[in-house]
Amino acid sequence: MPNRCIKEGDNPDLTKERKTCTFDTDELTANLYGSRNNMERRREITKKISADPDFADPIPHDFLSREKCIEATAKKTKAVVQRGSEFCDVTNYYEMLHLINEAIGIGGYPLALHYGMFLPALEGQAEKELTDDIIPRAKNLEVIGAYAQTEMGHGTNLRELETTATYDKATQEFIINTPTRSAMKWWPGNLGKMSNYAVVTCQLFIDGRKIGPHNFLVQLRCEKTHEPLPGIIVGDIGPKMAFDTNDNGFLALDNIRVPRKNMLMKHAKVSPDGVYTPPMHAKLNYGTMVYVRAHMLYAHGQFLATAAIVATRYSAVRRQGRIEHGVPEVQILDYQTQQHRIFPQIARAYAIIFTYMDIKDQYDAMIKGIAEGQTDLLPDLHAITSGLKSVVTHMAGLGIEQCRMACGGHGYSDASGLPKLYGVQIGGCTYEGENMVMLQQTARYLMKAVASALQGKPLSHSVAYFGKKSSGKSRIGKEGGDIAREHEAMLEALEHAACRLSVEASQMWEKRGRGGETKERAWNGVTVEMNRAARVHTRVFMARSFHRRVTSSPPSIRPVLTDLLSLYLHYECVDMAHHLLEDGFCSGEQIRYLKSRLYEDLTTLRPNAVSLVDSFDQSDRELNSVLGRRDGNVYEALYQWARKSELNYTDVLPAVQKYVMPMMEENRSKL
Ligand SMILES: CCCCCCCC/C=C\CCCCCCC/C=C/C(=O)SCCNC(=O)CCNC(=O)[C@H](O)C(C)(C)COP(=O)(O)OP(=O)(O)OC[C@H]1O[C@@H](n2cnc3c(N)ncnc32)[C@H](O)[C@@H]1OP(=O)(O)O
Ligand SMILES: Cc1cc2nc3c(=O)[nH]c(=O)nc-3n(C[C@H](O)[C@H](O)[C@H](O)COP(=O)(O)OP(=O)(O)OC[C@H]3O[C@@H](n4cnc5c(N)ncnc54)[C@H](O)[C@@H]3O)c2cc1C
Repeated sequence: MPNRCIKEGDNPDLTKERKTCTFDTDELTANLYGSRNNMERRREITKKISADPDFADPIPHDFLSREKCIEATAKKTKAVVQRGSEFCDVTNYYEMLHLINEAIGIGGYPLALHYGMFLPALEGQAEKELTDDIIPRAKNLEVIGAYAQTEMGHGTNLRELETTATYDKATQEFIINTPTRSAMKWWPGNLGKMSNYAVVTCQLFIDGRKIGPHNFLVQLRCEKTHEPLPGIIVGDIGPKMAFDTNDNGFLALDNIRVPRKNMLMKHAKVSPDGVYTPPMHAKLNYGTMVYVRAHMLYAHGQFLATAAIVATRYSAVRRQGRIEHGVPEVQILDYQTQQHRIFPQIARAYAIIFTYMDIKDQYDAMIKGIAEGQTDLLPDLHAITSGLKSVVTHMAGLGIEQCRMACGGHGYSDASGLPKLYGVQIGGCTYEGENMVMLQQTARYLMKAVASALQGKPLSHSVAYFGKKSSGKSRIGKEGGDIAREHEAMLEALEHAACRLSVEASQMWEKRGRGGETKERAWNGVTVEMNRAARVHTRVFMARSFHRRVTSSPPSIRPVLTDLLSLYLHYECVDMAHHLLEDGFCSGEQIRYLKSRLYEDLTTLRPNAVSLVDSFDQSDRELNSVLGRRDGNVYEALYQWARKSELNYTDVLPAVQKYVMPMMEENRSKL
């Protein structure tokens, strides 16, 4: 069966791996990206960008200062903007995303938040009077914007943000002010140096009454000189763990006046005479965050895929140690521990991307509903995207770190691309709402679902399984080798665990309430259990999505995807075995069975491991990893990469000449 990546001159071990492929890698790639045409388009973009001198990096960014990296990224951004249509359909979200990844990379660029949040906020929340003026100019990039919500003192708890927007009826303006040091906006991406406007989240005050957080469009810099306007202090917050090429910024506003129409008023409104009309759903103002949380799944699935590609290809190329005496050194991918470290990450990357596809469909349906005046899909989507954002970012972070360690010493080098990848990806656990906080949003929803299920009320999409009758005892290991029934038995077991954990958390909460605690204090006493239930529920949702995609996949790729799904489900069940055992739903014998099946899965997947990661179809530019390169010619590339280090420009470093040599000389003369 064809693996389409084979080329002459490649590392022979990688070629050998590709020859054992049992499926058509292009079929799987096309399935992952929605169609054969989408796959071809991605490849065309990659090809054109790779040959274009505007996007060449003579010195890898690993060896440049932050300022130089920002300059190089800004230059490439300009080229993408001016020449984007030479490479792709600039109105196609996925083509643009791919172009940006190929041309610029993942560490941030001047327009990341402009496209990622500023425009979506205006499009989703502003009304016509404002959008007619600002959106054409923002699309034309006369206006570049950030999404400035988080403050130095508050990010998670939006209700306590301190920046104020006070309505002045006399002039029909809002006065926007930063009253304290901790009220300074702090963290927003591209706020520091690149943006001349921002959507700023402020507490709305009318007639002395605090109404709550609302968004306002504020001009920060002169459109001609780019200097900050009077009353505005803005700058970069300094170096951080990663996202080196993003100017996360600070902002203080000194009683800045903006016209009434600058409030984003598609949902909540303030009339000229100061009458406030609330939105049709209280949290529609938070819509941009739901949008980003949903779309983060795709990015984080791809981040984990990158790490899995690097670790798998490198493990096929590297030979070290022997499994039996008297035979040559083995590829490290033959070690069971290596497979156990890496293969679940491959499966999880597929699972995340497939889950994203389901969520995207739900998100589109929700937006259609809102346009027709219905918000009934929002609570379910908010609850599940809050859980998914948290589980996926955490899962991807752990997975990338496993892949990095699986590459041994070279994984610790920036040459592997993995330290930077981890730094960028792990930020997702924090931004768009810290994970522990967002899981509680999911848990709140589960508590309502428990109550509805007990009362026999209808249950919405993500919690529909709460209404199923549990069989009391798991069918795991009792399906006589029927793979479809075995998968169903594992899904049922996970659903049982999520439901039980939710019911138990609800009972614990209630008990504390009966013991005299307020509902809120009682909640804080059970949040660890609440979040546990939310995580298991979210993992059930992912497992169901993966299962649905596999069972509806084309026959040509279904066998390999079924193997991958088996590994995924066995791994998830073993990882959550304590939840399955706790109430006796599963026995110890059943867990031992799951483990033995998992080890069989590792062996089954071994011949297809490289082909499964090849099917993610990430180019060498996207991987940005000496270890993960398609041709597997790792060692020579590693040496050439190291040669580019600034420390190697001279044989004797000035620092050595200035301090170390005189010290050696002094010591020598003492003898
Ligand atoms: C062509 C162009 C191509 C290029 C395209 C590129 C595009 C890429 C796309 C995406 C990637 C973009 C990359 C961007 C990188 C991101 C950078 C980071 C940005 C940020 O971090 S922005 C700041 C984010 N901040 C947060 O997330 C804050 C978190 N906090 C909150 O959300 C809230 O404070 C809260 C939800 C935790 C609590 O809110 P609140 O106190 O008001 O409410 P509660 O009392 O808890 O709940 C009451 C009630 O409301 C429900 N609820 C809450 N939120 C929502 C919601 N969003 N939607 C619906 N319902 C909501 C909650 O469940 C409660 O319901 P019940 O009363 O229980 O029924
Ligand atoms: C790379 C990056 C990019 C960002 N980009 C933007 C941007 O473009 N725009 C923007 O506005 N912001 C941005 N942010 C800010 C980001 O949204 C916030 O940092 C995030 O929402 C977390 O809020 P916080 O910093 O207030 O954390 P905190 O809430 O202070 O969290 C600290 C700890 O307190 C815990 N905690 C807080 N509240 C609770 C609770 N109720 N229950 C239990 N535990 C709790 C948390 O779990 C965490 O362990 C960015 C941040 C990063 C790292």
